Amino acid sequence: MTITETMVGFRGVGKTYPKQALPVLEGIDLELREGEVVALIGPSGCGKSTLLNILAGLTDVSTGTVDLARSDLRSAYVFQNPRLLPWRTVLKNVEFALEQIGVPAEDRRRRAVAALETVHLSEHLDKYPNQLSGGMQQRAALARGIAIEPTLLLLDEPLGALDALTRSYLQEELLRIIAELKTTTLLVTHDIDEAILLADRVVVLSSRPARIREIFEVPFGPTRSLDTIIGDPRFGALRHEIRELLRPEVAA
Ligand SMILES: Nc1ncnc2c1ncn2[C@@H]1O[C@H](COP(=O)(O)OP(=O)(O)OP(=O)(O)O)[C@@H](O)[C@H]1O
Repeated sequence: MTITETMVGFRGVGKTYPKQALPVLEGIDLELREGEVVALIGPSGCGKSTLLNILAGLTDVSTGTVDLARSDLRSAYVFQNPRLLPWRTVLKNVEFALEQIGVPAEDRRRRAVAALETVHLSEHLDKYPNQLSGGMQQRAALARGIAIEPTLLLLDEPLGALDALTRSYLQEELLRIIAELKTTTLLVTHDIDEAILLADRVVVLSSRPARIREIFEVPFGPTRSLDTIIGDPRFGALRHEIRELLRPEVAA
């Protein structure tokens, strides 16, 4: 990886897993600008998580390069399932993440409490994961991610396992949190509305091997809310365009 001006630049990135004939990613050219939120949307199994895994350093590229603006890039990865340690309280789960990156003991509690405040879990610091609802566990997972003060937030369907109602409230929360943090964010979602609500740009991927079909700029500013954009004709038009672009890909 080399140093560039954009936060992250995928240049002609391809990925084929060992012993697999068909690539997962092909010719991915994508730049993430500092502070922007980019949503990836595409058919199931097309390679979205693989892109995030590459950024997280969990797997390497087969072709092309990934250029990083800074060498001290720190990514936080939030998954569809909260993956909390069941034998630790919510607070201790977040403190543990801070311990892992070498934050001194005296700072861990303060930073963990602040992150849990951001996700509105201050009342539940001493609860164990199994005492929390799915939505609250997911908030805790998010707090664990943001506590490390990442320069890059990787969200892999963070609301995907939640019921529709919890999900819609957490979408609003996520919108607020992302706006507060101003962290460069790459969000994988299967939900077109969620992508438009949360992202500055929506990247539509083809079926496997994933190629970029189109990148849409979302015309709503940082003070957007679900209520304000849902009645905006541009929202309906964008949703329709993305939906129609995805239709043959999903069928494939
Ligand atoms: N470590 C691995 N080894 C081999 N194949 C893998 C590995 N990880 C993923 N794959 C395969 O690569 C393809 C893309 O997987 P990936 O998880 O990146 O897709 P995705 O778009 O995130 O999927 P979904 O939408 O279902 O979450 C899948 O067919 C998957 O089986």
